[in-house]
Amino acid sequence: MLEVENLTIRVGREVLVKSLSLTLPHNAITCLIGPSGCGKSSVVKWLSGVLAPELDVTGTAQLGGRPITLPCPDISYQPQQDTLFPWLTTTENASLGLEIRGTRPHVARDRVRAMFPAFGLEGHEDSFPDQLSGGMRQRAAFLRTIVQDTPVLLLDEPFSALDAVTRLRMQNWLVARLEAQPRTVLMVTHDLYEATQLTDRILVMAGGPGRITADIPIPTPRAARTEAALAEIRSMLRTMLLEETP
Ligand SMILES: Nc1ncnc2c1ncn2[C@@H]1O[C@H](COP(=O)(O)OP(=O)(O)OP(=O)(O)O)[C@@H](O)[C@H]1O
Repeated sequence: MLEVENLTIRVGREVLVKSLSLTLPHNAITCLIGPSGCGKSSVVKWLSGVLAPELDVTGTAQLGGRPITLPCPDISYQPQQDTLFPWLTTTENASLGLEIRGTRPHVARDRVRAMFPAFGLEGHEDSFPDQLSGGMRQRAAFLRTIVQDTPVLLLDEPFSALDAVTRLRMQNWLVARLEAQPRTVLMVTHDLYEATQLTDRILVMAGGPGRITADIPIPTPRAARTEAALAEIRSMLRTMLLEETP
């Protein structure tokens, strides 16, 4: 379980996120949804240890009941932009997280290459990022994150550049992977469908300053999440988000 207590992020005198606390259970996907600019990315960037140094932060994080110092090796992060290095091939980019964590390059590269077919990247092992589509780059970045097998995954709009079918495939792949290997997942999304279909719990954020305004569990089992079963919760979320968006 990952716990954040009393997180406040300021830039100068402006408060971007105020007194935000959250608890992310093990073996669950929690999503963070809210209007643009309310501070979702800032929260996950802080947790992953990459928040811009000019921002002042107070607050604590605990993993499994123990205080952690950020960046924490048990947490991996997929940023909103794919941040692939243009001079590395798709294989080298996808294996970079593993290599930084100490896996030998040839082992790391074999491991990611074996996953290329499931990620629709087969045949692009030696391509460079500018030879890939936006969706391919995002899948390579997703692979780079998920292959690290850390107990905590932070995903900032991981599927935003994917077409509807590929997005569904990647979502199903993630769910199957988590069933086999439970983890704590925090995902930022703008997509109401994704939030209700994929996640176990939705945290709604509002801005000015960023804070959590609702905590909505989705008790319906994934297999039973039909349009009809989720209609009410989607309609409620839509209303909440419209109220939060200026
Ligand atoms: N380094 C920075 N310096 C100053 N302000 C910043 C900095 N980083 C973020 N902000 C501000 O913090 C606020 C929250 O930004 P953040 O990216 O966390 O929002 P978000 O909810 O993830 O937005 P989006 O959904 O558009 O990605 C914004 O007003 C943004 O301008």
